[in-house]
Amino acid sequence: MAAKPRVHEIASELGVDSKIALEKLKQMGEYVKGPSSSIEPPVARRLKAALEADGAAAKAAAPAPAAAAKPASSTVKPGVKPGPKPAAKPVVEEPEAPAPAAPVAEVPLTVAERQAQAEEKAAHAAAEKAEQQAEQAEKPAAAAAATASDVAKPSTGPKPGGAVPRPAGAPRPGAPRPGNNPFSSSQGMGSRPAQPRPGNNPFSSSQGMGQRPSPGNIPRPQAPRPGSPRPGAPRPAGAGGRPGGGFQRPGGGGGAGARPGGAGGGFQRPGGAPGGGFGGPRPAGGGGRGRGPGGGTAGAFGRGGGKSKSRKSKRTKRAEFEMREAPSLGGVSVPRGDGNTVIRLRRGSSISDFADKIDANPGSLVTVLFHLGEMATATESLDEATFEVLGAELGYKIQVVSPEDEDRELLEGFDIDLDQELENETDDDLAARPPVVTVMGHVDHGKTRLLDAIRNANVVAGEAGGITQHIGAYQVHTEHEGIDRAITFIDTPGHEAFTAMRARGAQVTDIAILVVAADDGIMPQTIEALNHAQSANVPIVVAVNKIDKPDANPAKVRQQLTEFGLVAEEYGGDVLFVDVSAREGIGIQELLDAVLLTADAGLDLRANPDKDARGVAIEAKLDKGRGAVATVLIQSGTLRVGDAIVAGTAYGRVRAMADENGDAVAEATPARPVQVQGLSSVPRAGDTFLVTEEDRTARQIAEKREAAERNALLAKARKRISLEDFTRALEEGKVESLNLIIKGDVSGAVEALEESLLKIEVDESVQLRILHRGVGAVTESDIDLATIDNAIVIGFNVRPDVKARERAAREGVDVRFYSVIYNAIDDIENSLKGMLKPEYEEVQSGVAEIREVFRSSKFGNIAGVIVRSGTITRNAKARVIRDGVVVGDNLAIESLRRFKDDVTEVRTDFEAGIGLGKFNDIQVGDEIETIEMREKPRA
Ligand SMILES: Nc1nc2c(ncn2[C@@H]2O[C@H](COP(=O)(O)OP(=O)(O)OP(=O)(O)O)[C@@H](O)[C@H]2O)c(=O)[nH]1
Repeated sequence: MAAKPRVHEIASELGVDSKIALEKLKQMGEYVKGPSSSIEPPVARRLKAALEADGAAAKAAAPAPAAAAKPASSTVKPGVKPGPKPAAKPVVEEPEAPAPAAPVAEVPLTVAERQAQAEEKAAHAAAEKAEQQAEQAEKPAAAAAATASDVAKPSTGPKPGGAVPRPAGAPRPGAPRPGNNPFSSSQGMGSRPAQPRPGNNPFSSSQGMGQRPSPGNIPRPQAPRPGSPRPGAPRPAGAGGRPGGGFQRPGGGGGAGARPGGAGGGFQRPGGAPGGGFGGPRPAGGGGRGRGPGGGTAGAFGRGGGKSKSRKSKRTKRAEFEMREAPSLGGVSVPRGDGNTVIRLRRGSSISDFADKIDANPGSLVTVLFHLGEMATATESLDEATFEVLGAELGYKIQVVSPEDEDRELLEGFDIDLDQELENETDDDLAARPPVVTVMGHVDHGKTRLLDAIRNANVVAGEAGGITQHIGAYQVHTEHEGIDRAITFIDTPGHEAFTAMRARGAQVTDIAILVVAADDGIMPQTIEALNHAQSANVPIVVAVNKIDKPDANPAKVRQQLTEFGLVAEEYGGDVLFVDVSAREGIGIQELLDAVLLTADAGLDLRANPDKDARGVAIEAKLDKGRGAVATVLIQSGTLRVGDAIVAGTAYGRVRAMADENGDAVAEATPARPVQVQGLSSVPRAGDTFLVTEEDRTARQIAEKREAAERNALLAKARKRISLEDFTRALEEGKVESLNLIIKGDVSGAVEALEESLLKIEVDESVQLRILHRGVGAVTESDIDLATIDNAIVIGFNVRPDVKARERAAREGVDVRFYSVIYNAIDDIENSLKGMLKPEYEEVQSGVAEIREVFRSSKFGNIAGVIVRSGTITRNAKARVIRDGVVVGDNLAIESLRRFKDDVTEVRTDFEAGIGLGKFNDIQVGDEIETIEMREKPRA
């Protein structure tokens, strides 16, 4: 993040007024518009040097220890020896003056890096001094540590710093005020003695609480802190309290130290974080003005202490409150439950969601989780187990809302309460409806044949030709006890479909026909089917099939099933057994009678036909001509053409309905299966559907469901990436699987790619696993996953971010990029078949960051860039990446200039002006990546 500093930033960093800085720039011959103009780093450095020189002169009389200025000069350039004159030296060492085309010069190191290096150096310089004082410093620290928890009483700690009592001997006024130069190594602000509770203010940005936990974040209490001259001064005041964490944010300590002076606003900002010895070094040399209270600068330069102070006090209060509330874990405090506090979370919730519910800081929870051995970001979806661990630790009972509950709550949001609706129905509302039957049984016992036989039995005359269409369910009519009765059959035999539907919360079956071949007797799946039906509380009718066979033994079947609790009527039980031959069409009528008898005996098969339809999708497909068609089974209400419906995540208006004979149906009543056209997408079998008043409601419900599903999927994806999976895969041994991670620019593309890839047919020994898919740039965590599971990452129209790129290179992860789905499929297919030719591969040859865009009517937009890595060569193929997403591909670098000169290449850290021909969609912050084709060695 080596952003160009703005004038006012430099000014405030040095504690001078922006106007002065502007004036200085003018003197230096640099033209800038105003305080918020950004300037190139070399200029910034020159400006700093110049201001520092001024400042040093002015400061000479000030009480700030002279030593302060010394390390500061070194911060500019790590290579430069610290010297008393922080002047223009670094500028001389500039790699190159800025190119006119892009007046944006940059040095190789980022500001942060330079600062860090400088600070490290200064730390060394200060170390000696620190050592001398460390002893003294540690004493109060120890005392502080010992009392930390006790003193966290409201009375003791109105300020963050107050958490630790000031050691009695703290030097007070008179002495140079500690901390008025947060950058001075000699002042000791950076060297607060061991803080007992690093990060006890989770709201302080300087503490890095919101950061990912990393080893650097683990508090290392008692870390020697260089340069604490004043044992009395130290206040472990939270800020900068993370010895390790301080690395990224140099400085917090300065602010802390500033407090004694009263004006300090340094909390949020840099200033000598202890571990890294940031206490000393700062380019500011003359001593941390602006942030510290020093010499009245605080008010003068726009960063009044007052503002920061009030902010600080809020944070402080919060931190203290939390501290009182809870003991700390991993250096952070989080409000705790009493062990029974129930927290309800949706599937796929993230730490942030949890934090919201318990009013905690997500960053703190991340830290806690980290200490429990799990790494996760605040916004990442977590699985239930992870939440349970976290909840248990913090005294909460986590309830992850079940999909059904979730959907119920979702519908309630639209004022739809299906349960209530059913409850409110009276006998007057209810009308008899046909039973819905599923046929189950062991493989090859004749389920399909039986369904066919029933279908073709065409029991009631007038159904000329019988049922012709397979729509997933059909209804037959039969005369039972002199009355024409209908029975609905689910046309997908087997308990798997039955159970899959149940898993979605759809209980459509009223009666199960258990088919047992009389020649075979009960078999494993007979028992399974039986168990499934019984666990769903669905009564069973047994069809003893294949009685036409010579070796058929129907009595044996009856006897066998007795052992499983199915006792035939003739044996004194209540289960109807019917001998049938699906092939010969024997016993079909009797079977239907048995079904109706069973229904009438024990089931209340009634539904209210006079309301908006509710039901379940039984089967659905994408039809070339008709779009998404779904067979739905109406459970209550009446479905009519023109109704607005939502089925799972599909929504739309019923355009047309057809029955199993292919005939158009205008309205469908309970237990009637109809094929519906007009849905936006294909629902899944088992998805419930309902009619809504308005189209809009249907759409909104669908969208909400989709979001919920996505979240749930994310939670699962995280589970999938665990180490266990990898181990298991290893244990499986024989299976060679090709693991993939798919990232794309839009979800549609990702899904399409995933679907196509999974359809690739290869021999059974090779397995294709998609470990993770998602929308957005390829990230570090994708690479992590790929590393763990030996996966290949496929980027579809997306690129890796810088860190991911580096990590992929380091870990040797194969990241492939495609912009045409078929190419991706081809490659994967070929590699699965072991036929992937060693081909040319795309190699990234250079990356440049756009720092400025120059608009030219003649040449189009010219990108003022700094080359971040590699070399940008003229005539190379280029692509433009914005936030990790490719916005322009296959572009030519038509012009490449430095200093008005055309050049053929520009190397890392140099600037250039790049023209991409007609492609003008470039913005500051975009990356231009150049690509070379290189032959890929065969593995
Ligand atoms: N003799 C005789 N054969 C039958 C009868 N019913 C089915 N079969 C035969 O049994 C075999 C299996 O029948 P299916 O209807 O396919 O059995 P299934 O239970 O649906 O089988 P899966 O779909 O594989 O689970 C077929 O060859 C049928 O012709 C019957 O009543 N008598």
